[in-house]
Amino acid sequence: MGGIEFLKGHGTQNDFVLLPDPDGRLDLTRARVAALCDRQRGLGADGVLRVVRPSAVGLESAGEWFMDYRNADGSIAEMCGNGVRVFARYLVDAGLVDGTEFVVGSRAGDRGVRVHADRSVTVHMGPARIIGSSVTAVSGRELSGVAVDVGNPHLVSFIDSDVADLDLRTQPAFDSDVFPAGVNLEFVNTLEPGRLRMRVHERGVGETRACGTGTVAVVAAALHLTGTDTGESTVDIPGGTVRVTIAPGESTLTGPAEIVARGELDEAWWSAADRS
Ligand SMILES: N[C@@H](CCC[C@H](N)C(=O)O)C(=O)O
Repeated sequence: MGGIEFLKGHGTQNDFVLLPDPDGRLDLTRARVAALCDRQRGLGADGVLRVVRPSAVGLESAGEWFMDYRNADGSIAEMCGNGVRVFARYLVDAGLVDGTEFVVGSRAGDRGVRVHADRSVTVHMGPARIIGSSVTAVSGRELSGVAVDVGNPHLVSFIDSDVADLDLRTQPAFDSDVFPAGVNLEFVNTLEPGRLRMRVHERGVGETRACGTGTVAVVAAALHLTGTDTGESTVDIPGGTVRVTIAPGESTLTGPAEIVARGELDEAWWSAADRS
């Protein structure tokens, strides 16, 4: 029997293992996802994107393909903004969709995507809803933040000192009464009007070099703090730069998406990974 097909890709260095599984045959357990994402004993990635038909896994979408996203620790998350760009890039490259504009299903709802000739991808990310405020603590400092729902939860803290100086090697504290299912934490410098710099500590992963939903959250929060709900901004993250637009009930994210490699997982490794 042959191995299990995989691809490796990234969007602004937020990296993923893609598992083409149209008929939902893979037993994608938490242990297997964590093993795949482990940078020593697996392929290494921030998350897994299973490419599956929604009907095969009993999920609703008007799209032909569903992005079944898992964090590196094996937990399921609703949405991944960098992942959906890489997912769309793969569907186009593999000839699994007609044209370059289509809908991708996610647990946060359907997302319209457009794959551009320069290989960047624009995603309609849905509403970025300001849901309140909360606090976090990092590098010995307590910081207040704006809570934003982009299908998944975010807390955005603007700081005056350079975000590069924060220690994000361990989980920053957050209020689990406000975020019972955990939260993605963004730390932001305003460089100039329309240009932000961000670092992120992702739920279920740790610090990553980019978070697409996080960049949408920070632009929505920045606009909210200046008393508006409409605008756009560039966001610099350690892994590159993306462009975000925000309007009432809608947001877009544009950035690069790359497929780096493809191959086959060893069947024996896959079986054993469920017991690791
Ligand atoms: N990297 C992603 C977000 C992935 C999910 C997140 N860690 C969560 O648990 O909500 C992105 O690009 O949006």
